[in-house]
Amino acid sequence: MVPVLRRLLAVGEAGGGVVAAAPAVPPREVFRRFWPYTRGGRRWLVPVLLFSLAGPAVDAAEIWLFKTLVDGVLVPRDLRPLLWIAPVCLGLVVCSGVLGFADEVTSTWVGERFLLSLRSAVFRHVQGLSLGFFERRRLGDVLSRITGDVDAVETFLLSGVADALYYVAQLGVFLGLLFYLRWDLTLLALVVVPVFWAAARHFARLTRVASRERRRRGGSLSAVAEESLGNVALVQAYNRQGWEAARFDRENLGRFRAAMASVRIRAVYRPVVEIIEVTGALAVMGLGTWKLAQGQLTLGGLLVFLALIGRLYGPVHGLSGLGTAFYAAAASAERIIELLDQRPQVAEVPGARRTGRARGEVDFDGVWFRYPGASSWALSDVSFHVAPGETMALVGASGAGKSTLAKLQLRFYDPDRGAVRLDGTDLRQLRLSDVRDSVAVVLQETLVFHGTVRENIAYGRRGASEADIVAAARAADAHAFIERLPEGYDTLVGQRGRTLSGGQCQRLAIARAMIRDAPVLLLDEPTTGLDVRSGRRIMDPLRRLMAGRTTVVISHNLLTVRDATRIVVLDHGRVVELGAHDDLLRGRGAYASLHRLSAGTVLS
Ligand SMILES: Nc1ncnc2c1ncn2[C@@H]1O[C@H](COP(=O)(O)OP(=O)(O)OP(=O)(O)O)[C@@H](O)[C@H]1O
Repeated sequence: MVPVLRRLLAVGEAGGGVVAAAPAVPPREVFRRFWPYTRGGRRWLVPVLLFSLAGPAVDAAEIWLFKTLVDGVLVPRDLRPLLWIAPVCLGLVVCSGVLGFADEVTSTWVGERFLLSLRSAVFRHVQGLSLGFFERRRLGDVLSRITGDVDAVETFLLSGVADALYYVAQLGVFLGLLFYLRWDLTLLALVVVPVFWAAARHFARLTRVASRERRRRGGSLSAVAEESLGNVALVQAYNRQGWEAARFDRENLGRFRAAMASVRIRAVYRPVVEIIEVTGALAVMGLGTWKLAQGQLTLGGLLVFLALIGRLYGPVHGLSGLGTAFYAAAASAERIIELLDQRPQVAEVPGARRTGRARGEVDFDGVWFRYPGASSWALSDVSFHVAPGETMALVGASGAGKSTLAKLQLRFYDPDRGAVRLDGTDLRQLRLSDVRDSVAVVLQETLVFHGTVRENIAYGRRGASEADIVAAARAADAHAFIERLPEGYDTLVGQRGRTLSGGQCQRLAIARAMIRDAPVLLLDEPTTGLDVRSGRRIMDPLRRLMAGRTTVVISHNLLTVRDATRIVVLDHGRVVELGAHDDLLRGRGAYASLHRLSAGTVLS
């Protein structure tokens, strides 16, 4: 028997799964952390409690009326008292209906308000985290925390507490009545309570472990789904559907096992509770019947007593069930707290300076940088200066650190040593939004959102007018192709620009950077993925975009590099050469050999 029970209550191994479990948090800490989010609905908490408390009082009155009915109408076979009992009974039913309605609507409102503010706060917090967080975490798991886990916290904080109070109120009212009716029978009924309590505690602990595992598996499942579906083209092109499906099945099975473990625990718990309940009720019934036979109790009294005992076990049952629900919700709360505890690695200093419109002078001054957790430096002692309006090209082999430089320029990361400066001020002294406002980017991987062409261009600047949008599109050489789209500027482009060609996406990105009109321009491989013709085609719009702005252009394509005022050649994170195109060619160093290599392909 014991080994069977042990098997039934086993939660399964906590290993496996692509997402780690969040650290455990004590319940008091969970309350402390989430209580502030109830602010919007707090004034309704008192009415919610009052409605909860009034419910059991009406219930008790109904039961009392039943006793009067048995002892005053049924036993003496006298119909007269029914004249007042019937309307009072109806009145109580109406009263209970109104209270039930008010209770449900207000408590749901309070709970949903709480969810509204918590979910938005979690989303805002996650959005404010540094790029480093997103490069390390699995997006699907983060999404499952924002959408799924947040709901469970509500149970922990509000509906769970409201239910607990409701049950306590019921217990108080029914126990009071029971003691008033027969204290000796009531004491007998209460003998089983400590057994109840011990069982509830034990099962709550098991539930907590099982729920943690279930939430963690849920996160893993979302992470795998997001990764597979997000890269569907790659998956299908390499015929990896079977492998991805197997990966999904593994997580799905893990979640299934965790869900079954929770259900088994609950399913064992329920009969255990019922056995305890029935034992108590039978003892009371035995003693009660004996007392009836002795004439110490009326029939109505005994029936009401048994009805009340039935009602008494309801809230005890509910309270002990809440324990397990609480612990299940706590597992989700831990996952949210872990997310909220993440601090942006890049934070604004108090009293950070405003820049106004920057002139666009960019300095890298002895910059050393290592990615969190990496063993080697991505950038070692990198220094260069770009004067306002100048174009600086960054070239170097793949992995040399070019994109890392761009990330530091946008202050996605801070250097470990040295400084990145804008107009002579360390970026760390400036307001983060000003740093980002001063830079427009056209990235290697073109970022096009699911939305209309117009929205995609206007994303570059809040409040851009229609004329601004069209002017930017013209300057980016995009107007003509946009006009030819089925609905022009209102055409929907799929997520990541799936419905546009690479060159068209890139021209949209140029239009977006154009409309931003920032003093510093970051071009990270703007011609990547384009054939020679398309590459040449975007050169003119790019030149228009670069005119009058400080430009840092990262490129393997030396065509985009030749016009640069100066060129920085990076190798393994170090600056190995710095100078103008002609000088570097004459120097016969790293740039000259890169140029020789690419001359046969790109420049042909
Ligand atoms: N998020 C990251 N975490 C850890 N290491 C990283 C991260 N991003 C880049 N690296 C490492 O930093 C080094 C520089 O990478 P970076 O992306 O800056 O190179 P790159 O010159 O832009 O290369 P490419 O031309 O291929 O885009 C590489 O060794 C790379 O493996």
